[in-house]
Amino acid sequence: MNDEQQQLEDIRQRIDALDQELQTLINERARCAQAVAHIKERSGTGGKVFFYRPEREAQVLRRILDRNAGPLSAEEVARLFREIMSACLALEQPMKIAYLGPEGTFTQAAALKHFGHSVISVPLGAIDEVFREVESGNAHYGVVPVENSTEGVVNHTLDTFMNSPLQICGEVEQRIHHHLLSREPDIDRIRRVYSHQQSLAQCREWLDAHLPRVERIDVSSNAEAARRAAVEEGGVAAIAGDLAAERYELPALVRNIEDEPDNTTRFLIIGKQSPGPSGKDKTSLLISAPNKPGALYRLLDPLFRHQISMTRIESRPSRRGMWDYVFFIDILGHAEDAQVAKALGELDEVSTLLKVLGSYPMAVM
Ligand SMILES: C=C(O[C@@H]1C=C(C(=O)O)C=C[C@H]1O)C(=O)O
Repeated sequence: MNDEQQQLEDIRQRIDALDQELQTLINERARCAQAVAHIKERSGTGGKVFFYRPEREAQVLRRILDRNAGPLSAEEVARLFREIMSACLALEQPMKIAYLGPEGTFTQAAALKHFGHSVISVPLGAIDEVFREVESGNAHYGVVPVENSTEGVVNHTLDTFMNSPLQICGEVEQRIHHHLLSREPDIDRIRRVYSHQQSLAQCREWLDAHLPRVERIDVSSNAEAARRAAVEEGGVAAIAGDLAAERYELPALVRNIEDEPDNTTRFLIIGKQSPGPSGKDKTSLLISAPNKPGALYRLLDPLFRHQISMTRIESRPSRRGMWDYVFFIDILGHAEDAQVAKALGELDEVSTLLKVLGSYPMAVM
């Protein structure tokens, strides 16, 4: 054995020893999670036991990101720990997560990013079906899209909250990279492009520049677009992401064709749980005001006076009469934080309806 071979041999022995140590430590961690589960079971007398604790998981991940010294990137290390936590939680309770399907959608990617891979993920055909599946208790949590940085709000998700008892217990931000997927290797022979209308909109400029005369057909999801591009004959392409490309074994002709390089979609985790404060939280509100001058001003005033930052405001028709609106407002902070609690108390007085849709940890990764 020469010097180099000897060195290689030594390093590999070191790696083997470290792997053994890691394995022991990970199992020790899993035993701790099991012990936590037993305590949760014992203390959850009669009421519902929540094994999944979003605020605790967010704190664990934030600490990992903060203390990471490399050479692995903080995101990469957090992703690995995400999976370790997912496996530990599965020992406590196997979780069923409903998401807006079919398989291969960005919502599925968001669900896996948030909960890790040790969950049973159930694709459903529509946003309100995801809500119903969680309401009925068939799934523990649901994942639905709520807004995209290029194309704006997903109205259907907001509207469904108006009549749902579910709470928002988390958010996930997912960078959305779209690819032109096709079995046809020659881009000049593409005649038809399938995608979801949101994705077609997010790639409009690219399509105008590179495939101006190609028919654009909007379908129910980009996973469905990929499925069609996989089975149909003759110059068919889809715009979809990596998960759909993998699921339907479609090669990417051109990668990352989204017009905005930061194209990001925000998804919500819905459930029956109200997480405690994690230290970095958001609160989502549904508010309506009397239809008279200065109504919106009065709603915003308590936020201003208690120095609460608003990160988003959307208005939607209330469906209770013409030109009657409700507002969806996101603020920074948790409903249990003193300042937020004061502002919410005052908001309650000036609004005709105030529903706290949830306080939850801000997206970590
Ligand atoms: C172990 C716990 O239960 C779950 C598993 C966690 C983990 O693996 O770190 C964290 C929070 C919970 O979702 C806990 O509540 O501390």
